[in-house]
Amino acid sequence: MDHRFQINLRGVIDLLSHHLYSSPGVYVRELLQNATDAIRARQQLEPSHEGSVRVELIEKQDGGLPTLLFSDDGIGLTEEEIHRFLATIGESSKREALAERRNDFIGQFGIGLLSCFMVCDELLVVTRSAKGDGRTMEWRGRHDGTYSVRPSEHPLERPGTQVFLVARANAAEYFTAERVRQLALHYGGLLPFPILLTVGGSTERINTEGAPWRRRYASASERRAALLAYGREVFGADFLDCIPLKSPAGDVEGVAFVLPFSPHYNAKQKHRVYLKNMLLSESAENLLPDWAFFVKCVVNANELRPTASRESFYENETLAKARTSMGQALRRYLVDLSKEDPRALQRLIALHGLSVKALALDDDDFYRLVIPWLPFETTMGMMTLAEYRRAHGTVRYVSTLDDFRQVARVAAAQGLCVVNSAYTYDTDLIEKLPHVFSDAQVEPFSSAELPQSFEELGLDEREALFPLLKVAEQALQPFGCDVTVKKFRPKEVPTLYSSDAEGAFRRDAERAREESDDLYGAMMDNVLASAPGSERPLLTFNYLNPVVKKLSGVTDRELMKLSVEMLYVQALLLGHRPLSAKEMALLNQGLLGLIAARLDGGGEDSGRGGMH
Ligand SMILES: Nc1ncnc2c1ncn2[C@@H]1O[C@H](COP(=O)(O)OP(=O)(O)OP(=O)(O)O)[C@@H](O)[C@H]1O
Repeated sequence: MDHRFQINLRGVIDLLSHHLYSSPGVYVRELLQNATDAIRARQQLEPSHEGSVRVELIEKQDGGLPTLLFSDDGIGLTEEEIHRFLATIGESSKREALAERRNDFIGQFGIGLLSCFMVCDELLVVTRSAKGDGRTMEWRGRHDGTYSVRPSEHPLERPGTQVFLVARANAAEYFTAERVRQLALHYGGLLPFPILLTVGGSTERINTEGAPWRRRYASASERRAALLAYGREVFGADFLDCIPLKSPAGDVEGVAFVLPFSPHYNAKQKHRVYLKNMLLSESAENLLPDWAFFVKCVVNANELRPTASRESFYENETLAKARTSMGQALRRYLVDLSKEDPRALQRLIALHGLSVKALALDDDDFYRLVIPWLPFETTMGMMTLAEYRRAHGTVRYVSTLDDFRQVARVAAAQGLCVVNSAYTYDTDLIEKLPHVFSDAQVEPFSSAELPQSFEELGLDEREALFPLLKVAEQALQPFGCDVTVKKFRPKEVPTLYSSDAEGAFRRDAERAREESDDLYGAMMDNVLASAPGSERPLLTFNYLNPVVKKLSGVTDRELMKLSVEMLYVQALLLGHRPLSAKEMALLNQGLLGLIAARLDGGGEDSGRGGMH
């Protein structure tokens, strides 16, 4: 024989309160939601019916537990519907509409009413159906899973439903006037019909008239001011601007607020979302594209699906489409700003540069519009790529901070403009330039190219430098470094170490090889063997530098070698290149050697090995 499942209601309530609902306060949301659905259902029968919800707090004079009464003038329930929908967990009168893909109602799961048992032990529902025989029925449901139905001794004059909840002793905090007002406003603040709260005989309307972005305003500036004031009220921040959002997919509408501070890059903004004008969540994260971290928004969706906890939207195709549409609205805003108020766009870029850059990479049209306003660091100061191209033609760039430091000073002194594209997205943005502007040219720059722009020495000068060159070639042979002499600025820089990208890689790999154990070392040997061949690094002596000139006249070859070695190490350090073990040893010996030479000479310039 077949048996029916039994449900332990207490167990189910426990499950809901601990695992589905974030707080017992959601009972107000569920009751408002049922009232809203009932009013909508009645409007389908009587389109001119306006509807309202009344919430009354009945406080006992004798200090007994308060009662809350939720009344609506919605569709009500017949006796048969009471048994079917109110008393059957998981049964909902709204399922049919959902199955027909109509989005008339907020409820769908048939469990919302159970949330009331988080704050009371018994529910009394008095209801009169707009469709029935005019009788008023009374349903008493208890948290132990029993219920009773009977005709009410207090018939309702008009169709509608009243729900009575007597506070449970440990939930009395959810039944104070302040808390009820706050919860009703929180969840139902955007509902398009009045919510009237009665406490101690006086009644107030607690919600305003629907969503602020749907209201009519006398002018655009009044609208902007009202929306910004609303943003301040909701998020407690003075936003820079507000952007209307709309998506046909999901029937979403709302407003995005531009943050007045720069959020952490990649921080997911938490948005406030309403479903059919009832608050769904204050921390929805999946609503906007990832790059839109410079805004926080409030939206209402009529056709997105809630999760059963009603605290976020289901990630489905409609939500993905809505996200794209809202992304487009944000993009349009930025595009319009670039045309109509470039200064405001510049301020926005200064504050939210990364977001703007990410969007520019994603979208060619936006790139074209925004690139004239994006500042880049160069060896000759901050400038936009457009300014760079006007002054220097081909855009040269280095993609790491170390590379930039290595070339910055010397390149600037030669009048060479190089972009530091080490910051997030900058290299990609530069490399995108020729794809968007067909006449643009860009090329990566390495320190190896610097000496090409240096001035050559005259014949006499070269002859005078010959001994120094010979000594330097020999001294730096063990380090695989070539040597040359040229004239370059600034003259305070005695030598420049330069290498191309492969050379830098080889250098790093060799250093790692030195520091590694046998196993790893063997692996590094393989890496080095298969590394692409590179030009040898080059140490360029600067003939304009007084020390170099002096050094070329030194007669003591040992001292000359020592000085060359020291200049080599100094060039590496100035170029922010880490020293290998061999080079560290060179530095130590060199310093000691120079001190010894100085001491031997008794501190006199005319001593042994002095420079002439
Ligand atoms: N104020 C009301 N007026 C008329 N019918 C109501 C009212 N409140 C509840 N009901 C009926 O009780 C049923 C169960 O309500 P409940 O809140 O548990 O679930 P739901 O609203 O259908 O779905 P969900 O769990 O998603 O909220 C509803 O489907 C509706 O038929």
